[in-house]
Amino acid sequence: MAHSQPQQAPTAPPATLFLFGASGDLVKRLLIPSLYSLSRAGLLDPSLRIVGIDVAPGDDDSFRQHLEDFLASQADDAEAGGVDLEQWPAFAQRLSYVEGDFTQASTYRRIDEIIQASDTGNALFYLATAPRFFGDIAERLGAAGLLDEGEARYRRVVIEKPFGHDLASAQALNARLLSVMEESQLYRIDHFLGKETVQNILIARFANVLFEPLWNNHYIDHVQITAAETVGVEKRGSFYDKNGALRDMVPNHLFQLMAMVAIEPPADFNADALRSEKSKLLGAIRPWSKDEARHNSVRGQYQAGHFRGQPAPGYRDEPDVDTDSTTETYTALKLMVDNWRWEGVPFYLRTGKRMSAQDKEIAICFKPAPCAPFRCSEAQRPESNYLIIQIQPDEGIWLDFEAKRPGPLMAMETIQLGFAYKDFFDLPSATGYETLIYDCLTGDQLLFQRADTIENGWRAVQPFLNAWQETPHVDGYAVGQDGPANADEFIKRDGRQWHRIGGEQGQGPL
Ligand SMILES: NC(=O)C1=CN([C@@H]2O[C@H](COP(=O)(O)OP(=O)(O)OC[C@H]3O[C@@H](n4cnc5c(N)ncnc54)[C@H](OP(=O)(O)O)[C@@H]3O)[C@@H](O)[C@H]2O)C=CC1
Ligand SMILES: O=C1O[C@H](COP(=O)(O)O)[C@@H](O)[C@H](O)[C@H]1O
Repeated sequence: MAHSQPQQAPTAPPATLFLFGASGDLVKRLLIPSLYSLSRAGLLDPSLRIVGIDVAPGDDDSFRQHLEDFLASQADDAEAGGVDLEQWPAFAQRLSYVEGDFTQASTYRRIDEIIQASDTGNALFYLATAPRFFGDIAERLGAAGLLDEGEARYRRVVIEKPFGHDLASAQALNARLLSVMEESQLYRIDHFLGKETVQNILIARFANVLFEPLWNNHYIDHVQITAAETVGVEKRGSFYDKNGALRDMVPNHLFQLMAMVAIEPPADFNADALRSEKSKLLGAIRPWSKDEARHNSVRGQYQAGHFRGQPAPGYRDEPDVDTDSTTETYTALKLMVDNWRWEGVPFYLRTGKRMSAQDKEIAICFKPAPCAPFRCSEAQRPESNYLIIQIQPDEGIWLDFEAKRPGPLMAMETIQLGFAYKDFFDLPSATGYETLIYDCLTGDQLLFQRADTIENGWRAVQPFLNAWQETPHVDGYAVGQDGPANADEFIKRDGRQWHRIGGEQGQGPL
């Protein structure tokens, strides 16, 4: 089958990229590998400079060495990205280091000097720092005049997640940031939006005429959005224990998936048009009362058990986690969207750590076909068609489809029609950060969150936070199980069931 070759993206314009928090985990594990990959692909201007800023003692050489050592340790690990270091020496010339405190004026004077000495006035400030610094750093950049844009120069700020920990804190952070810069200068990262398979939802929905006529409450019974992980909290116990699965995954990643799947067609694929549709969608999520939120949610926490034959600790045994913690590591929610398209169609969202398999998917469950032509018994009733948008792994799109089983009887069987990425494209083993950093450098905000989207997301989540604060009950599930037992009861009471986790797609009859 013929496929068009990808168009070559243009090289991003020259700039100085300042990485605040340069000695941290995000920079070494995700940002530098992505920048290295962009550089190798010829997507960074040769004069682009990357300046790390951190309190950790160091200089240009030690910074370069620390990053090289880390990448070398990953070099043979295909799962970790398996990096080829051949072009590292050239890339390393882009890197320099400023030992400085984010809370000291001297750091900002140094930044100013670096920009003044550079060939370009363009500067991108990437705040890879603990969230408590976001407002402070932005204000200090503003006060030092470093956010003043000009005809021929941009000044942009990238903010990592988490963006607030509830509605009030997200509103306060937006207000602080927008007091020193314009929305057009602000890039709020959600790395799920950098994933090819997430962006593909827009193409699948809006570049194919066959889905749109069915994409509404006349034909869709309900939607399930799942992000199941096999990993636990790893080294992030201290962060995670204060946040939990809901804050960590729902108002950001899962709501972005929900928005991609449920928005109205935007008038244009520009940032404003798309982000307005997303904001409208998230703003239409029905605000539950506290009692409704309690009724429409499940909270679980993993307990010691076995994972693939090996003993595995429970959440409360993890480092930096309170031994009496009631933080959820699993949550399932039911949401309703109050607009014409989705009236009466529940959206079930679930996410959890230490589950049976890694599986990020959106399952659109269509209403069953009428039974009449088949004069069918319950046993012969056509199954509901599921459309599965598989984000990771087995990336692709599958449709469960009823087919006649050969033979004298009018018997049917569910088979799958499918598109597997691997059959058509080389899907880069990218984290999402490559695309997003490139977009920051080229000034494309399409895949970044806007203030109103963020606040509408928190507004929908706030009733669950309020309800759970009042009743901080959490149900246990053993490591390797797909949530607590009442997660199944939760969806069964609506006459529905969860789509299987970890089922391989495109493997013939189900
Ligand atoms: N790590 C990850 O996988 C992901 C992280 N994120 C987000 O990215 C951000 C960064 O995360 P991560 O890299 O893990 O965090 P780290 O804590 O590993 O990195 C932050 C760095 O900033 C340094 N620092 C702290 N205070 C100051 C200061 N006053 N002046 C200068 N430097 C300072 C820290 O030094 P010290 O260690 O001495 O405090 C540390 O080196 C967070 O917002 C996180 O939520 C988002 C997605 C994934
Ligand atoms: O932001 C986060 O995302 C990861 C999951 O991202 P993925 O790209 O590995 O799918 C999650 O494990 C982490 O807890 C959360 O903070």
